[in-house]
Amino acid sequence: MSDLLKQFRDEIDAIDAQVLALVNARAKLAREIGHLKEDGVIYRPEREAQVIRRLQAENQGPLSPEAVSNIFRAVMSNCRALEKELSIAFLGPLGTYSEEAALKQFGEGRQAVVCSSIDEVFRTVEAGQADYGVVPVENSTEGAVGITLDLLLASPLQVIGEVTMPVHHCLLSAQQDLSQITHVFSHAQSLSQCHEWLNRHLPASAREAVTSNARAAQMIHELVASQGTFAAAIASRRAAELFDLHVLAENIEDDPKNTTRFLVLGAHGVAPSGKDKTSLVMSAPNKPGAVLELLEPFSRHGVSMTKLESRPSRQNLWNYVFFVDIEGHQQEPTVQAALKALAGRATLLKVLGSYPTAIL
Ligand SMILES: O=C(O)C(=O)C[C@]1(C(=O)O)C=C[C@@H](O)C=C1
Repeated sequence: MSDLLKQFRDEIDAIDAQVLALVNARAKLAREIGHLKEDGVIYRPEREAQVIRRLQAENQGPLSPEAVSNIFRAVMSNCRALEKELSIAFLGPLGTYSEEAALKQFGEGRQAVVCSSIDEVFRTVEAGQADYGVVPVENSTEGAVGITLDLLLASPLQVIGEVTMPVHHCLLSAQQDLSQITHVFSHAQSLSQCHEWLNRHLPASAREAVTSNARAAQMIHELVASQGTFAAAIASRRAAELFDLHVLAENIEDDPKNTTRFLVLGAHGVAPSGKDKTSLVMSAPNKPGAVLELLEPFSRHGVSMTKLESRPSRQNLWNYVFFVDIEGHQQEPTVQAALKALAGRATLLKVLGSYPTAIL
């Protein structure tokens, strides 16, 4: 070993000892804070967002803002676990993008509650069998996840966070050669997100939708064990590792910027973090110009809308509800004023929750 390399490694060892002592000092403080929380709500997404934003702003490099976020999310996740280990429900099996989104938001210091449908994620959190839930709500290629919007309308849960995740699909199989593949299994959304690639590379293979892409990978794994198979799954690289499959092709999504947005659901509201969003659902009276009138209070009070999505109301034919995301927290005066004006005009107005805007 060169003298210089040994010297640098000795310096790293000395720094690691300091980092360890400091992280433990931080963990002790977090544990004390846990005892001070009289309402018993341990997870404070607004505080975690503030900590990461401040450190990203102070960061001098060479670590990237994303690396700073990854490191401090892991630190806070482990500090938080000393206060209480949270249980998080998501669409399973292990290896789904929902699990990755849950990991991004909560880190490893959590207990996974694996659900077999988005419906079950809602019911599990509503019944108090998990502290929080993570559900997909929209994809940049495929648009809204209708079932999530429909369940949000009826659920007493609040939206307490959002996670955006670049989604890069892989084709997974026990086979080594693309030409052998006869069937492709995945979630319907993932099949759509890759349909041009499938048309080009596997035009003759049958496509079949299943409950999640990790479930597709799990099915291939089970088929391999029982009878062998020429089928493949579209799923994540993590699913390939979990279910012991080869990655036959990667980044097969038609749009390389393919991104999914997830919502975090919980039973308690979140305080303002300084850079927040509010999600609402509303409906307009059935008369000309009503939708325009409904949106007018946002522009009057200078509140920016980041999303507008319509869904059939499921009550009267051709009646719609509108899912709207706005910038700002419902405790901010401009948002409060806009919501007050809206309440006088809408036939339905439900605030789904205010939460910190997603961090890289
Ligand atoms: O500040 C708090 O409320 C804490 O409990 C500490 C801490 C942290 O590690 O910084 C941990 C958990 C909370 O979600 C927010 C922050």
